[in-house]
Amino acid sequence: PPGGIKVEEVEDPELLHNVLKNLLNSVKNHASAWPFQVPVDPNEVADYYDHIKYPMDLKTMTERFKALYYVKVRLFHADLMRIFKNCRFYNHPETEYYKCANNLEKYYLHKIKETGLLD
Ligand SMILES: COc1cccc2onc(N)c12
Repeated sequence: PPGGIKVEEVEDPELLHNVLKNLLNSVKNHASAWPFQVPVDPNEVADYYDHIKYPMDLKTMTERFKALYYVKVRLFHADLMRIFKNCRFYNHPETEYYKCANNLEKYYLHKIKETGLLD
């Protein structure tokens, strides 16, 4: 911009990979992540997939990460927010699951803001 300083947008795939690895591990290790580690089991929750059309979980995110699917922060962010949205859609606010989603989301949003990567 005229007179302003142009800040080069850094496009470093290696840097993104390492930041997302750290972020994903931090989220997976959080005390409130336990309901989200693997896909919801339809044998445990019979009607879950009648209501949730775009399921997501941290194991699936780990597989996507290893497959180098997360080439943009917004792809990673969208999958993680999907986990929270699904949980708050299916469960009532007073449930342990709903509270875990809010706790984990609060932690994640603080962490990702620290990285400055959320465009
Ligand atoms: C074990 O996780 C669950 C069990 C039952 C309902 C659920 O909604 N969202 C979840 N993560 C969930």
